[in-house]
Formats: sequence, C-alpha cells, structure tokens
Amino acid sequence: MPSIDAVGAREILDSRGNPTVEVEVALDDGTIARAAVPSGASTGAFEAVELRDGGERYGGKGVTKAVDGVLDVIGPELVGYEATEQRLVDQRLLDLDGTPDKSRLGANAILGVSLAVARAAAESTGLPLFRYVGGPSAHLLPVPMMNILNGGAHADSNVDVQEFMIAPIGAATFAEALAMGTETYHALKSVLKKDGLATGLGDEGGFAPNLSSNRAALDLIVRAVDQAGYSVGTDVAFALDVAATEFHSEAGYAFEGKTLSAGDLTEYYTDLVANYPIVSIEDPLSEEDWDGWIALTAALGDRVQIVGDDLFVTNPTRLADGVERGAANALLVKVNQIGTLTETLDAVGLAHRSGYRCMMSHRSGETEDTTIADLAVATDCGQIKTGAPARSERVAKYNQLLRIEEELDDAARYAGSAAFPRLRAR
Ligand SMILES: O=C(O)[C@@H](CO)OP(=O)(O)O
Ligand SMILES: [Mg+2]
Repeated sequence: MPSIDAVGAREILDSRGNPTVEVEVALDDGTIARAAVPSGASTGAFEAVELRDGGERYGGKGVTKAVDGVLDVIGPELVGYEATEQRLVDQRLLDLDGTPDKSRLGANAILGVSLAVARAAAESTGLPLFRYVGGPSAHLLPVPMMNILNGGAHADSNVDVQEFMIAPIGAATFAEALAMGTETYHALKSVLKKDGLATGLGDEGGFAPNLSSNRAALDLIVRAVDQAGYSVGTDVAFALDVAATEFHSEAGYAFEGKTLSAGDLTEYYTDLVANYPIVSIEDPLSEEDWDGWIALTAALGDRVQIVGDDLFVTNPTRLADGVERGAANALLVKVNQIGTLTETLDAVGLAHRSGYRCMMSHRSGETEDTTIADLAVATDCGQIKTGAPARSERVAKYNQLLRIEEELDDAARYAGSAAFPRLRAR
C-alpha cells in the first residue's frame, strides 16, 4: 500500500475573496492529490475553530499560521503513514492538535490534510473518490437543494430567512433535476425583473432582492416554478435554511420587525408548511434553544424534515445529545465544522442509525474543490445543498455529480421524493 511521502500547503482565495487553506499530499507511488477548505459566514458557536492570523494582512483573515502548521507540524509526522489508513491518519491529526475544538493547529489545516489524504488514497487505488469512500453501496444521487434566493447573513437585503431552496424531487435523474432547478432559477430572474426587483446575487449565487416579507420570497418562487413549466410541490418542492441563530438574542427572535418567541416562530412555520410545499426547514431556532427545538420537532417533525446545522455542527457528541432529547430529525453535514473525514463519516453513521436523515452541505465561502459531491454519494445522504446553479464554486459540485451519475450508469439511482419520506405521508 502506498504511503505518504510529503505534505504541502498554501494559502489560496475562496469565493468571497478571503484566504483559505489548500493542501497537497504526495504518496511514494507518485500520486499527488489536493484538497481545499471552505469557510462559513453564519458559523455556529460550537464549530471546530478556523485558525486565522489576525493582524493587518487580509483584514486579519490570513491563514499563514494554519499553512505553517501543515508544513512544519503535521506534514513531518504523517510521512510513512499508509494513505488508506484514513482513521489512523485522522486520529494522529487529533492527537497532534490535542484540543477539543482543534484550535491549536486549526480545523482548516486539519481538514485540508484529512481530505487530501483521502483523495490521494482514492487516486492511488484507481477508484473515484465516491467509490473509495462509499464502497459498493455508493449509487444514490442526491436531490440538489438549490438556494435560489438569499437573505440573512448571505445578502445585503431585508429578508430574514438565509436560504430559500428548491428541491426538484419530481425528476427521474440527477441531470434532469439539475435542469429543472436551473430553469426555475432563470425563470426567477425574469419574475424579479418583471416586478422591478433587484437581480443582484448573494454569497451562494441566489438572488438577493429586498422584499416585504419572507412569504413574498416563497410567492416569487411559486411563480418561477410555474413559469418554468413545472408543478409546485410534485416536481419542485421547497426548503428553507432560516439560520435563526443569526437573529436571536436574549430578547428573543428579531423576525420581520417583531420580537418573537420560539413558540411564535413554531406557529409561523406550521402555517408556512400548511401553505407551501416545504419539505425541509434548517435551523428554525437558535443553536442554544434546545427546549424550543424539542417542542418544534414534536409539533412539526412528522410533516417536515427539521435539520440541525448550528445546533449539531456535524459533531457526533452534539448529535447524540439531540437524538436523545428529540431535537430535529436530520443532520446538516459540513466537513469543516468538525474538521476530519472520519469524524464526518461517524456523524453521518450515527444520524442514519438514529433514523435521522442527512444533507451534505457546502459553506457560503467555497472553492473549486468538489469533495462534498463525492461524499454525498458515498454516504448515501440523498440530499446536497451547494447553492444556486450559478457561480463556478457552486456549479463545480453539481457538475461533479453529473459526472458521477454518468460513471455509475445503470447503477445510478436519483433519490427524488424518497429523500423526504414524510412528504408522502402528508
Ligand atoms: O448556514 C449554512 O447552512 C451555510 C451554508 O449554506 O452558510 P455558512 O457557510 O455561512 O454557515
Ligand atoms: Mg445553515
């Protein structure tokens, strides 16, 4: 088995023009593979720590410390490790860091190495990444949860909800789903233009108009689906990422000009779910509001997927706590929230064993790295959110899924509406 010969790293830019870490791993059989690390804006307080330099360079956002950690501390320690021993490599990374939140070396440094090792191992064994990680069971193409209208921390608009996503559940294949979503995205642009609304884009490529309410966003999307020639609910369903931590304070939830309680918001969502074909709501409440989450899950969890992002931060320990307490019924999976591939796989495994569904996810700051597309198939998630079908850092993931579907050929199956079992029960 090939072993690790050298580990390199450099500072590159992400899609917001902020520095991020890129790692290259060389094996003794000549294989060289590379991975780049994403970065969030609406980050959860319990995420693993992203190491930034401080100081004046890049407004304090440089990652030279993280890069130096890879070159000076991590690299020399990994030389000689078998590249396919991912779990041992990741454990060594955790031991070298030695902190519970990866704050010494930085989750950005650690993740870059972890993913680059996986990519090198896959390449050296001659397998595509999704097959190397997922084995023979990897065959399910995820529903693309396409964020076509941006608000919250991802836009300079007055819309509270961070992401309005469309889920092309009625498609027969991933390629068809991507086309349906993309046609709807283009139709939304023309609907916005018709109404004299702005067509500027948010961080994830969705449109970011000022609107009178969050419902107004859903109504625009209904018109867009219609104009694209698809049926609302059967062909194209909706999903939200409310990112409620962002507008929560001790006073409550600052939503549509009012201060609401968790109970008020739960009523609001109940009403939305009754009036729009919403299959999934992410972070409907704040990351600290466990009681609110438990009550909301009890009230709505039989009708709609409730996804924990800031609540769980892809952390198996926080997820286990949530499962025990009955908070949410799905896990958002972000590799850089936890910082290694094996911990990510452990979180997904725990979610699936606990009857929770999983949605693989990008970050609002992304790169051309497409690892999450392969991981979505490898882990049998059935859902991926990676932004609008515009902006190359988002499209790169969708394009990789097209390639995977083609490669799987007759073995490929598109998750479709089966990704959301409760939808059928409504
Ligand atoms: O909240 C989210 O789910 C993400 C990705 O869409 O945003 P960020 O990367 O800014 O945390
Ligand atoms: Mg989120």
